[in-house]
Amino acid sequence: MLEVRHLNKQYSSGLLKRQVVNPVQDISFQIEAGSTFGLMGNSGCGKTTLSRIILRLIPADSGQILFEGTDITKCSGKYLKTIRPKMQMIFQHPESSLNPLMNIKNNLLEPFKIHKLYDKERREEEIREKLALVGLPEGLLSHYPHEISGGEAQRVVIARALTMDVRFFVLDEPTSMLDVSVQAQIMNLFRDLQKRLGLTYLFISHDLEVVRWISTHIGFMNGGKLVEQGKTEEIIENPKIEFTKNFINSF
Ligand SMILES: Nc1ncnc2c1ncn2[C@@H]1O[C@H](COP(=O)(O)OP(=O)(O)OP(=O)(O)O)[C@@H](O)[C@H]1O
Repeated sequence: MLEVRHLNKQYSSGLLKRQVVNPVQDISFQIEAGSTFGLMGNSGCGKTTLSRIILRLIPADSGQILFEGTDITKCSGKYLKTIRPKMQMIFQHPESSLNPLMNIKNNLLEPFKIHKLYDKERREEEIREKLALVGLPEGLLSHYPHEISGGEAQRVVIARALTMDVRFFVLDEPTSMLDVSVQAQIMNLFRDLQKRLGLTYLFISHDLEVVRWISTHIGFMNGGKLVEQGKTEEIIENPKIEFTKNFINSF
């Protein structure tokens, strides 16, 4: 589904003194269709930068991203327009992905309007079907984003992506702002949808237990480098390098 080869990204910043930061250094890994790659690492190690590069929200300095076999680092803007809707990032704050001035129904209808897809009946049928998939009642459609809970908002964002047939999700700490009980429900939803629809996830988190539960493969980042990766249980049971050992022991 996704293969990343030797990705690099460097920033230089600072007004008084130029400082160079390398949040992504020679990173390579693969995610098979229908599986989850859990990406772990301390704050500031480059996880978000890496995921934003993968989604082509920011350009890489060098390296390749193969999405379903196509190198999307090189493809034209026109082609990218056909690739982008197949990928979706889910953030910590789902409400930031919803338009606060529109009710939930109009938020869900928006992508159909943008992509000029389907007639009124088909759009409504799609919305009903996807709401049921994520476990939301139709009564929620008339509510505005500020009238629903964080867990419900996360379900709306997922339902909207599913109406566009997204199959690859970058989940960036998607449950860290939710109550523990709601967190478990949303994690179960991610796993259930993966089983039913064959979704592929890049799951970013600081929480080893959550990553262990959902990921088939796991990678540890430190200072912009992917320092260790492999099958989740193998790495957790038998980490090879000191950084990973310490990281795992800290839980
Ligand atoms: N646009 C930018 N310009 C300059 N430096 C940046 C920029 N974006 C990120 N950085 C730097 O790159 C490094 C990695 O940031 P990034 O947000 O990718 O880390 P992270 O692992 O996702 O952290 P967290 O877990 O806290 O979200 C940080 O030092 C950050 O300050």
